[in-house]
Amino acid sequence: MLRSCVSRLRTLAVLRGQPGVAPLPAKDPWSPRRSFSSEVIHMDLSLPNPSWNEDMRLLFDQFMKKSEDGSWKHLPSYKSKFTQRTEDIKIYFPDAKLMKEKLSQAQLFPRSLEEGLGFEYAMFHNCVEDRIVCIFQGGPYLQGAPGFLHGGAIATMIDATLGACAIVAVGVAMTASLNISFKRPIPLGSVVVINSQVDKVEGRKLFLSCNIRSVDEKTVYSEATSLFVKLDPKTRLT
Ligand SMILES: CCCCCCCCCCCCCC(=O)SCCNC(=O)CCNC(=O)[C@H](O)C(C)(C)COP(=O)(O)OP(=O)(O)OC[C@H]1O[C@@H](n2cnc3c(N)ncnc32)[C@H](O)[C@@H]1OP(=O)(O)O
Repeated sequence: MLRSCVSRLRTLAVLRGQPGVAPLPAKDPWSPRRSFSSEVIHMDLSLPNPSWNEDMRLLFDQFMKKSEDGSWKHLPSYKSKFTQRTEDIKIYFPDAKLMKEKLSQAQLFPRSLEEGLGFEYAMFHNCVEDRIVCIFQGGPYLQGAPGFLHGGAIATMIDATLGACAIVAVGVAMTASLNISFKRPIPLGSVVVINSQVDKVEGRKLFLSCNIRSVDEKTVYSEATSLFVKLDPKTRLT
């Protein structure tokens, strides 16, 4: 509780530009330098960076430790590079040339904000139980109600985590439906844990669920259920 309050105060101090607190970087959001440097595009952004608070680092270290025996696996995450091979995705587009052009300019939405300002997260896959845990620290640009995360930002992280869970399980799949119950507001700057799992597979349909809890697991912030559909290789995305 104390830690989350300190973290919230720090966030608010950054926003108000208080002395001793580093101001937010004033960069032109459309500057090509920030978006298309190949160094950034191919850098794994789910590794610790200076914006991560103590909870985030501790959890990351714990999961990395659990990954040593192979039961958990850290999933890398890039600004625009897909974990799927381009060949696996290409078949779903009617025009391969157009798809290549589009992808060369595209960025994964949760990775589109500067370090520390938006979505800071790392995902771990439990290879034995077939579930994914995402540790998530929502930055000051994700505000909804004052001091708390925007519901759309929460939905984004839920979708991304469930999506990763679906893709790891069956390959390329898309969200068909997503139902979220927001139970408690999530303080800006705090760290939460998203636990996702595949509940049932029926043909191309995957039913998944997840919950978002505090680090001490005492608070349930949100719960969600979803349907993902594995894409049919015969159908094109139009
Ligand atoms: C190219 C992708 C890249 C992937 C890499 C991403 C990495 C990043 C990860 C980020 C992750 C972020 C992820 C994102 O943000 S994904 C972005 C948000 N999602 C979309 O834009 C998806 C839009 N929808 C579609 O494209 C199609 O409708 C899909 C592909 C979903 C299904 O169209 P398709 O033609 O393939 O299937 P079908 O119509 O034959 O239906 C098949 C079965 O499914 C049942 N059904 C369908 N819809 C619904 C529904 N709404 N409720 C209940 N049931 C539904 C249907 O009744 C049938 O059941 P049955 O009759 O057989 O029993």
